[in-house]
Amino acid sequence: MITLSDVHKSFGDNHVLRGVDLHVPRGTSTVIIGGSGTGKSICIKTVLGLVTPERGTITVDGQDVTKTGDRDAFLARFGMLFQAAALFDSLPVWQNVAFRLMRGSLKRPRDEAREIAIEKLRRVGLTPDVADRLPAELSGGMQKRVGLARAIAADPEIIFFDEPTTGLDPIMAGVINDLIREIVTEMGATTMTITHDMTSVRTIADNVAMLHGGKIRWTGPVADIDAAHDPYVDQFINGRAEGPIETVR
Ligand SMILES: Nc1ncnc2c1ncn2[C@@H]1O[C@H](COP(=O)(O)OP(=O)(O)OP(=O)(O)O)[C@@H](O)[C@H]1O
Repeated sequence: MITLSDVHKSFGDNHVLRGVDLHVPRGTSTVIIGGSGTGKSICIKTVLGLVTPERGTITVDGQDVTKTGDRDAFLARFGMLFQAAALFDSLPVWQNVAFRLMRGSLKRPRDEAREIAIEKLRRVGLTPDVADRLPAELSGGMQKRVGLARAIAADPEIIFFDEPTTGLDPIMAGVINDLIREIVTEMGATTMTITHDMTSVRTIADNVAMLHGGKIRWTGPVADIDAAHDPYVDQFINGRAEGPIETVR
């Protein structure tokens, strides 16, 4: 469904992506791992058409993302959960969740948007009384749930999760990982997740792709990762300071 072929992207002389090939089949969950600054976020931005590669092609359902025509309709197919929940401080929780249902091509009547927001909040384990609170009144874990409710509000076909557990304690991270996996399975969505958290990888992924040196170093089913016999993958999943991946101390 999502295919990156020989994607190259540089910023000045920083050649970040050097020929990325990646295929994410419909209805599956791919997790991208790799060190800081290896270009994981850039990969996702190229799919959304927010970053244009110098070389290579990216297709969604066979359609070149740089030639989508109606950008609003194209972006309406995606949901995103950002690293910091990225909620609007001045808007009550329900309007954060319903943000995209209140404008653009997904616009619904206000009452309907609110109803959907409350249903999605319930899906992520939040009660309707949260709907009229402001994000600042919620804990970090609750804010993450609100971000998740927002990502699924418009029943997107494709969802991107950018470091969904960053900043959460291990128990709350586990809850969010389980919720993501459940929701993705029940929605049948196609997803790409960026994470450094191996618990997230093992909970969320069908397939894992490791980005290193501007290319996909290893990819395969999550069940194969421990037997990958790749020193880069091995170092990453075991969190070792020693190994082929250079670390800045
Ligand atoms: N708009 C930009 N202008 C210049 N350089 C950029 C820009 N966006 C990203 N980069 C550079 O591209 C590289 C990859 O960035 P990216 O955010 O994709 O990394 P990442 O793998 O997601 O890292 P992290 O795990 O730390 O979030 C970095 O070196 C970054 O500095």
